[in-house]
Amino acid sequence: MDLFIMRRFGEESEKEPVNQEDHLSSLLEKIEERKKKREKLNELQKQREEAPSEEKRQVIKHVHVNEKEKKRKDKRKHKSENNEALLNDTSEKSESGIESPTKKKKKKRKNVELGNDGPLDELEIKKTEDACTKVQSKVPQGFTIIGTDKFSKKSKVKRVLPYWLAHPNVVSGSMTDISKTIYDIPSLDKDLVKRLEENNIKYFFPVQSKVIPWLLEAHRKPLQYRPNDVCISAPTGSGKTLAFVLPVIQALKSRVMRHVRALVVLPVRDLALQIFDVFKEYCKGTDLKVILLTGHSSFVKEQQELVKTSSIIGQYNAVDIVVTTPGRLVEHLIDTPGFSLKFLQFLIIDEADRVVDNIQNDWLHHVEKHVSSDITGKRTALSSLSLQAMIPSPPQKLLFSATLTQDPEKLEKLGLFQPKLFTTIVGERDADVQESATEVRGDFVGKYTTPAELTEKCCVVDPELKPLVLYHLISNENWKNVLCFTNSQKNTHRLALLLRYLGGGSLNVGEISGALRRDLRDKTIQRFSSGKLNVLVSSDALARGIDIPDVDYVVSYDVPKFVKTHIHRIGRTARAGRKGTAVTFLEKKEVNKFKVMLQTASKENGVEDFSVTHSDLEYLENDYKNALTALQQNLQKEEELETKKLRRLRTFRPKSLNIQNIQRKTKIGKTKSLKVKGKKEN
Ligand SMILES: Nc1ncnc2c1ncn2[C@@H]1O[C@H](COP(=O)(O)OP(=O)(O)OP(=O)(O)O)[C@@H](O)[C@H]1O
Repeated sequence: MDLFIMRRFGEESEKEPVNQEDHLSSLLEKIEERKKKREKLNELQKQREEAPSEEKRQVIKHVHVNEKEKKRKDKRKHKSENNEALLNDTSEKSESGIESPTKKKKKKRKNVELGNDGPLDELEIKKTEDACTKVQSKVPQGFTIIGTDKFSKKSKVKRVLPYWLAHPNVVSGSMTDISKTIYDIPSLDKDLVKRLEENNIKYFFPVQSKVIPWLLEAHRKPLQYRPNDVCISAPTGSGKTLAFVLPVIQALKSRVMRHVRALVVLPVRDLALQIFDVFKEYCKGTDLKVILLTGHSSFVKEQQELVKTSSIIGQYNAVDIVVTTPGRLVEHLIDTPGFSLKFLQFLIIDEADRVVDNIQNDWLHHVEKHVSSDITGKRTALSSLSLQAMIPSPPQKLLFSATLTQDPEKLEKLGLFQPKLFTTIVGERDADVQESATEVRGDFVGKYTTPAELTEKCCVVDPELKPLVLYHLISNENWKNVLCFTNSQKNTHRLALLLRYLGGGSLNVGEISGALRRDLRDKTIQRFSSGKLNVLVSSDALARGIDIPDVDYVVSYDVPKFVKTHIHRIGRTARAGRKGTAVTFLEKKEVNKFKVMLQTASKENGVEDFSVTHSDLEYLENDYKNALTALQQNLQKEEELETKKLRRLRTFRPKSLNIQNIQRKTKIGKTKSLKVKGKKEN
């Protein structure tokens, strides 16, 4: 603005005319001066940048604070000056030489024109320099100043696992990866190969071709040599049963005296029966004896079969292999005289995670007490004495499951001896397995593998439409061999009835749950296996281990509560290399929870979504209404019958406690010899 001459009224007479050239040169001088100032400022900034990062930030912060503070002070000062100027003088310049606000504004505008947006005088620069050096001297060297760090995402802390858990023997999980025929394990007994041929088995599944030779080798050594305990985690239907049945039979075949040498523990009776059948099948042609202790026959009968008495040697064990459940095992260990586990060579725990999770009746403790030496191996040391005495080493523990716990604390309870872990990775071919093993060390923990042949789907359904969707899929989409899981006995019964009414008798629906008698359950499973039932509705009683061939579809009608339950449910299909589909019905509110559940097991990938629209189900509207009324009537009838039964039970009195009977007997003076003949309650 200085380029223009401002002429105000009354000013001309006081001011001398301005020389244009002088004015221009003074302006150039000013520009030069400012240039120098700017250079100095740049130098200062350079110094700041060279300072260590924390210090630098502190310095910059302080400089900024100083600048802000200074601006604020200036502002305040100007304000007061302005007020003063306004009060004292109305002219452009006050007596004290303070510039008026108008003049200041003019100057500022001039600066902008010259390219200076904020002049810094010498004093100011010096002050900033001083502030920098002050802050720098205050920052302690060698310490991290908290709060000045940039926040970066912390990497996840990995569990530190015991060596054997972190370094497993990896087995291929792909059932198409069958390279070993039954003749390719040279150490396998010829009679067992024959049995395999008879059962139409030509190839070994990956888990079998890894575990069988390993176990055979471990038991070729003398009895005093203690083999490593083994944990095997392989998908459902991958043939884990034969992986232990064959080596056990081969190891015991050549025994001289009969003793209980193998103990197989399973969580439930139905599973024990299944394993018992496999042992019986492969023991054909040997003189090995297998017994099932689960309560299928009476306790006394089991005792008689288990322990025999001879006039020469007294009591002796008449079986080689015991298949049992934890509860029944403890009963026999306590109440069957002569039942001995002193010669036990194998302790097999199938569905190990379930058995370990609820160690019923502390069965392992009872087993330990009955085994010759401490099962944990703490007491038996290998010495010349123990070798001479021919004391057999403690039994080898073999743990099998599709969802084996890899929680070191839980496994610790079992007192495993130098354990080895065999685990699977889905989709890996055997050749690649050892290479990938180096990459996955420890990373498989908590992840569950499912059969590669399994297709997983989920369907979002309104709860009231679930039965209709299921019926529609079975009847219209022609689904066959459907195994449907619910979360309770009540739901199982209701759904089975509803499906029957919906189909008007066209669908053959079976139901199975803990509420039904054992013989009825066995019959129903048989009918389903032989294809006489279209659908089998089940509670989680069948979810684990049960091997029903040719299940095409598994439907989780109610969402499973735990990921392990889900893995075992869906594992009832796609067994032994066959294809299968698993469908989970989800209500909208359950979708997220279900996905989180799958994520915890690293299983969220590969679950397809599909839906059935309302219009697809319209044709079922009337049938559904009728089915619901029929269901209600049926349930009401059942309830009435149940209450009648209960009433009858409550009013029931044993004959001998009948008052009239007692009175009659007292009259003839037989009170003392009165015998109580109570009727046995069912
Ligand atoms: N080598 C094989 N060739 C063909 N079929 C086999 C072979 N091994 C086992 N099977 C069959 O595969 C089915 C599943 O085997 P098994 O019950 O042992 O599986 P699993 O791994 O124990 O499953 P789960 O974890 O569900 O108990 C059985 O019907 C069995 O007869």
